[in-house]
Amino acid sequence: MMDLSDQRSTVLSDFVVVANRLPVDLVKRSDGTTTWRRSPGGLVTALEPVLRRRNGCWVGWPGVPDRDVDPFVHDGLRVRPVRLDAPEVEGFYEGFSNSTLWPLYHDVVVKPTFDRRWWAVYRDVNRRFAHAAASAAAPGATVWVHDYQLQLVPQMLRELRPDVTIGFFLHIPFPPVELFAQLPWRRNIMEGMLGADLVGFHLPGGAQNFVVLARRMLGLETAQAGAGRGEVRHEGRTVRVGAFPISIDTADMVERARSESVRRRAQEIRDDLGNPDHILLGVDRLDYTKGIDLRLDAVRELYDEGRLDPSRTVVVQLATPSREQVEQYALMRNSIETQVGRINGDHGQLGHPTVHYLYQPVDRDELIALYVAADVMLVTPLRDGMNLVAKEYVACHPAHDGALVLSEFTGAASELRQAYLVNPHDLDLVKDTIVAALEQSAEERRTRMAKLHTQVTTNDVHRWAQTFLDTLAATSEQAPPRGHEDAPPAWRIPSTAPFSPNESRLDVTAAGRLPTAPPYEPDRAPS
Ligand SMILES: O=P(O)(O)OC[C@H]1O[C@H](O[C@H]2O[C@H](CO)[C@@H](O)[C@H](O)[C@H]2O)[C@H](O)[C@@H](O)[C@@H]1O
Ligand SMILES: Cc1cn([C@@H]2O[C@H](COP(=O)(O)OP(=O)(O)O)[C@@H](O)[C@H]2O)c(=O)[nH]c1=O
Repeated sequence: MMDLSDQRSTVLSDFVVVANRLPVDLVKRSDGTTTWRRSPGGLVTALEPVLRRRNGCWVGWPGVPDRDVDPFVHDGLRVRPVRLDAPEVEGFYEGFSNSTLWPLYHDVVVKPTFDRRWWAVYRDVNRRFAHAAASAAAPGATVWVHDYQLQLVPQMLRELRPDVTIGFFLHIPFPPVELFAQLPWRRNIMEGMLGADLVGFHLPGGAQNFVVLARRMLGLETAQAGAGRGEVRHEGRTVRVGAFPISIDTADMVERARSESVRRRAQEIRDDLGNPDHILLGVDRLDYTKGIDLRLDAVRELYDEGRLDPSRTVVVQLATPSREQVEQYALMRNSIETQVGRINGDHGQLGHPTVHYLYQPVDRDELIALYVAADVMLVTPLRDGMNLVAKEYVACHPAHDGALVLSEFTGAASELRQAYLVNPHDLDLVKDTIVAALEQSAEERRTRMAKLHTQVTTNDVHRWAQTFLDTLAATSEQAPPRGHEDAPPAWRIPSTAPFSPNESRLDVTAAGRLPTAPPYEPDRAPS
């Protein structure tokens, strides 16, 4: 148990968010001075408005190695930086987090590397985050730990501060048993997460995979109700498990999308692009999970076959630089840029490329103007925890125009059922779906977008946070979560059988399922 008496000089918070990334990165300007810039990715997009409302403190890494930065307030947010040295960035961030866990949890779309040195660094860095969180939390505080980079923090924090209530939320898919079982440190990771009072996932499938692993691999007593809700008994405590699909600050997006300045900018963008009939848009971190290459293959074939006219239909692809030191990301960048060059070489004209490609971060208002300008949004990941871009596009079309082509393998597909859903591996289907989205009738467009818009308006990020935090507060009282008092566990099984990853599958995986009616959802938990 940590002694808080030496923390008198720092402000202690009742609500602490712990995530690998701070909401802002420290970046170097060309003149050698430094400034803070919004960090990439959906985790920051989602958590920033949540923390702002709750006046909490954010513990995280400032995005550069070897920098000691004192706690500070950035644009009204209290921030507590955690230092990482260069070898730690390599072993913890680029290594174990993004070359082991990231590919393993995303259906092994590239081969994960299992390196014992990286694991040791991951453990050390998690301990540092746990100490930073313990130092920031007031007595009895709520500490919300986020994502795959920090899966050991809940257990480590509980040892330091048994008085705090700990929530953990995973922003990426949680894999099925037979994939997770590859991880040499699988028990440590499970035990790390079980240090929390509530473990949350985007989808019921992830929650169910976790409960199944706790029972089958750790031999713990577990219980499970519908919709991914469950419980695990661990070290005399009950750890609750649930699905909480994340979302966006919809009202803020709608307001910005309706603003005069954004609408003017959207028109300028259309003019700059040569006033085409149709703009297709892709917005992603440049990541091999996002399926940028697949969608470029689809549009190339559509241009080649004459099904899209390059003088009337253009593509805009934004790709934010991401994890550039990791080899697979560098390879993916090369291959995407080759594809873009080839399409433009074959179909562009002087001063009029067919694919407009930017490899740079784009700020919020410019991005919203692009969403407003786009006729069809292309979201084609091979696997994605949620994909907030899909929800943002919908929010930016409050008049119910536009169309969303959306991979079934995103978390968002579970909610955005009226999108044009596609299996991104099926190139012919992706091509036909893009054409269908372009040719839809005005009535169909309105019907689909109206339903999608209602979905993202009703289920915004504030509701997500409130639901998670209400459930967490209820767990600390050891009572059933609010609203679920009438839902006793459907079953309760203590497991004694030895763990075998090849046991018949109770879990959900992306591979090998046939479509069923009602519409197929790779992520739906089996009943
Ligand atoms: O911090 P980086 O390495 O630059 O990566 C950016 C973030 O990427 C991932 O985002 C995930 O969270 C989103 C919000 O829940 C979700 O919509 C998306 O599907 C996920 O990929 C990662 O999980 C974050 O930790 C990173 O900060
Ligand atoms: C390309 C680009 C994106 N953004 C913002 O980043 C997030 C992306 O979130 P998502 O859940 O779709 O995926 P990851 O977390 O990256 O895996 C979204 O909020 C975008 O608006 C941005 O601000 N600027 C950009 O250039």
